[in-house]
Parts: sequence; structure tokens; C-alpha cells
Amino acid sequence: MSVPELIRIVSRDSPMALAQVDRVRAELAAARPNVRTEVVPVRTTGDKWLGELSKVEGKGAFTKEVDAALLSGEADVAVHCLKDVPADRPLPAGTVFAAFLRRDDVRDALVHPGGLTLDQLAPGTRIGTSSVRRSAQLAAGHPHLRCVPFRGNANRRLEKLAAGEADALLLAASGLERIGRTDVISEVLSPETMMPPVGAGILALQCREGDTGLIDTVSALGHPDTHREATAERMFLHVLQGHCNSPIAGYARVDRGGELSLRACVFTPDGKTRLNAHEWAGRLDPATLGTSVAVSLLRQGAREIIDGIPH
Ligand SMILES: NCc1[nH]cc(CCC(=O)O)c1CC(=O)O
Repeated sequence: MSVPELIRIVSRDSPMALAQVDRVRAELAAARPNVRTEVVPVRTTGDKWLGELSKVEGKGAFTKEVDAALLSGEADVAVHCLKDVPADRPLPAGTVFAAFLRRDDVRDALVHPGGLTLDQLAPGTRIGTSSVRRSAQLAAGHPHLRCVPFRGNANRRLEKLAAGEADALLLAASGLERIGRTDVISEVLSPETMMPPVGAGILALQCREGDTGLIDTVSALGHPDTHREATAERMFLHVLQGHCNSPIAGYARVDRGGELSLRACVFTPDGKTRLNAHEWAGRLDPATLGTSVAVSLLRQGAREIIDGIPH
């Protein structure tokens, strides 16, 4: 098994993605001082197409070109937001996850130029979000607000907000942190107010499965509790089999005592129906916990809700 001298890192080319790569390079430099790194930025379908994602690649819109660069050998490691990597199908053949980095904040943040909180927003306030998970939960808790479709990377969305295309935005707190814009946050929403998506705040490193020396090298960046949480959440989604338009939330957490739990929800788009499950792993491994929570939601009618949503 040979230790690589140079690792070429492929990622999307948005400011958030490049900040993520900076973190990976810094952690690699600290863990493996003899390894050099290079960045291979690529633009994905999800970056180029600003219409509805379900009309193009749907799931995988932010990962396809990155995966292609890895598989063709143009790069050695891909950095992904785990949230953008489809969980209901296997990873592209020939690739594996080599590490999940320590998880960042999982919560969503409200960006309101006037500094108001969600509960203070006036009826009719336009919230820029194309996320079905966010809009279903807003419809349930704050039915007087109006969601308007909003796409583009986080910097682009902040520009569109400043241009008046919406009155407020919902964005991941971790993403705003990565681009150095926590200054625009008017409220960080609790997971109870806005249940996070599967994979929130986790960066994943993906390699070709045969590169055992490289996998061994980059696995030094892996964070064990984040690995347990990611495994439970992704197995949950794998068993549930959602689609592009199905509002689903899933949030696993290892508590201070080391116990793993998983909370998950399925919503109708209007937010009027919400199925909930919350289980502790106990003696189950993370993947079995994810399976159990999915089965619990399926018993409550999740399949009928998901299949009933046009996609
Ligand atoms: N779909 C884009 C995307 N993918 C991951 C994040 C946030 C960062 C993360 O959860 O790792 C974002 C932006 C957002 O939802 O505001």
C-alpha cells in the first residue's frame, strides 16, 4: 500500500464548495504533513441550471460532474456536502466514502434584512426557498408566509435577496458559516421548528474503491460519531425511498453519553400531515436504527404520502 504524494481534490466551484475544500486541505496538511494537495474545481448541472431541479438531474444534480472527474482519474478525492449525495441509491459504482468530517451546525437559519425572527414576519412575507422540506414545515407552522422558488448558490441567493426578489431566505447555518456570512443571520431555527435534512452539515470524502493507500490516508479525517449519524440517516432514506419532491427530514445525534438516536419526519407539501418517528439505537447498529425508523414511518403511511406527491 503506497502513500500518495499528491492528492487532487475535486469539488463544485461555488464559494461554499471551495471553502469546504480549504477545510479538507487544512485538515489533511495537519494529519499528513508530507502530502501535497491540488484543487480541481468543476461546475455541476445543479449550478448551471437555475430552474426546478426535478426537471434536470434531480437528485445528483450537484454530484454528477464531480463523480465523473473522480471516475475518469482527473482527481483522486471528491468533497461533497453529504446532503447533496443521493441516499436512496448506491454511490456511483467503483467509488466509496473514505471519511465523514466532524459535523457542523445542522440547523437552518432565517436571513431577514430587517433582522426579524420567523414569528415576527408579517403575513404575505415572501420566503425564498425551493426546498420542499423547508416549505412544508413553513406551511405547517407559519401558514401566513409565502414561499417563492429560489435557486443558485448561497452567495447568489443573498444577492437576489438584496435585489428584492424575496423578503427573507432560509439557508443552512453551516453554509453561511462556510462562506463567512453569519452576519446576515437573523435567527437560527431549532430542529423542532425546522427539522434538518438527512446529511445536514456533513462533508463527505469519496474515493475510487481500489485506491486503498489513498483511502487509508484520507480516512484520518473521519469523525466516528459523525460516521454513526450519517450511516443512520442515510440508511433511513435508503429504506424510505423518497423522490425529488418529497418533504423528508432526518436527524441523528450522538448524545454526551454516546447514545445514538434518530428523529425523522415525512410531510405532505402543504404541511398539514406530518408523520414522526424517534428511536434510540440501544443495541442496534446505526444502519439498523435507520431501517427501524423508516419502517416506523412506512407503518404510519409514509409510502402513500410520498407516492401521492407529483414528481
Ligand atoms: N443544496 C445546497 C446545499 N447543500 C448543502 C448545503 C448546506 C451545507 C450542509 O448542509 O452541508 C446547501 C445550502 C443550503 O441548504 O442552504
